Amino acid sequence: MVSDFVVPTVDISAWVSGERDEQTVRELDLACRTVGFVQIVGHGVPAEVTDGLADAIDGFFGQSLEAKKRWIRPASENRGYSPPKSESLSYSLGVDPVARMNDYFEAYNIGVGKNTWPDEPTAFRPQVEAHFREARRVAETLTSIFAAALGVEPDFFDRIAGNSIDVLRMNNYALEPGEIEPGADLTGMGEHTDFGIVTVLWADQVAGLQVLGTDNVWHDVQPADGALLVNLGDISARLTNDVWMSTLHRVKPPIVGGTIERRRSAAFFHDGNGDALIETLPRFVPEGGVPLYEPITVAEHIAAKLAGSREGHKNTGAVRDAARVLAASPGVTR
Ligand SMILES: O=C(O)CCC(=O)C(=O)O
Ligand SMILES: [Fe+2]
Repeated sequence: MVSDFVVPTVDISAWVSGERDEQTVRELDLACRTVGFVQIVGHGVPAEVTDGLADAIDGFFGQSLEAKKRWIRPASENRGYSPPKSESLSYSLGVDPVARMNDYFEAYNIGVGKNTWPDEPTAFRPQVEAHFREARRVAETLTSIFAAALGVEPDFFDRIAGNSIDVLRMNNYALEPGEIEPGADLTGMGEHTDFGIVTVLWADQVAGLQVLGTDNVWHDVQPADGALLVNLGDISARLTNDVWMSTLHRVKPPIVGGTIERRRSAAFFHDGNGDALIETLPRFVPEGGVPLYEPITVAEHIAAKLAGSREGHKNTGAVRDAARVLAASPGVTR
C-alpha cells in the first residue's frame, strides 16, 4: 500500500533565538492538526548534552537486574526504576493487552520535586539533569509557539504550566535471544497516548516506534538526524476539542533472526500544573455544540491514566481512545 504518512519537520531556531516567526507558527499548527507528531530541528540542544544522556542511559541499564532493582519506588511516586513487564501502557486506554503486564520496556523516571538517584553510574545525575533542563526549555519554546497558534494570550501556558509536573522517562528496550519465544508477539511498550500538553522525545535511530496514522495503519517513525521527536498529549487534545491530535503510538521493535536490536529513548513529559483546570478553548467548540471533554484538572487526568497503566486496571474514562485502538488494523504497517 502506498502511504502518504509523513511526520513533518519544523525548524524552531527563530523562536529559540527570541524571534516570534509566523511561518514557524503556521507549520507547527498544521503538524498538530494533521499528525500530532513533528520532527523538531533548530532546538539548540548541545550535542554534549545528548551524548551525556545516552551515556547515562547506557551506564544505568547496563547493570545487572539485581543492581537496578534497588532503585524501585512505590508506583504512586512515579519515580525510580521500573523493571521489564511491570507496566502495561495499553491499560491507560482501557484496552486489554494480549497478556497482562506484557510490555518489556524497563524505565527510570525522574521529575520535578523529590527524586531518587542511583549511586551508579556516578555521572548519571548531572548528565540526566542537564538533559532535563534542555528538554524543558524546548517544551517551553514550543508552548510559546502553541499560544500564538491557538490565538490565546502569550502567557496562557505560563498560567497552566508555569509550575508543570514534568517527568523524564528513560526507556530501555532489550531482550536476550533466549528470552524470546519463537513466534511471540512482543511489544516493547503498548499503544497509548501521552497524558500531558507536549512530549519531547529523544530516541536513538533503532526501529521500533510506531505511530497510528489517520489511515488506521501503524507507521514506523524514527527521529531524523539531530532532531527531537515531539508529540502532543491528551491535554492539548482537550484544549482544542481534538482539533490538535494526541496521537496513539507504541514501540514494537522488529525481531530479526530471533533477536531484537536494543533501543533507547527518553521521553520528557510536559504535563501542566497539577491544579490547572483544563477546559476546551471556546473557539474550538462548534456553534451551539458541546465540547467533547468535561473540564478536568491535570492531576485528575494523570491519576486516571496512571492508575490504568501501573496498577493493572482499565481506565474506564478513556472510551474514546480505546475505540481508536480497537479500530486499528492490528500489527499492520506500511
Ligand atoms: O520509546 C519511544 O520511542 C516512545 C516512548 C513513549 O512513547 C513514552 O515513553 O511515552
Ligand atoms: Fe508515549
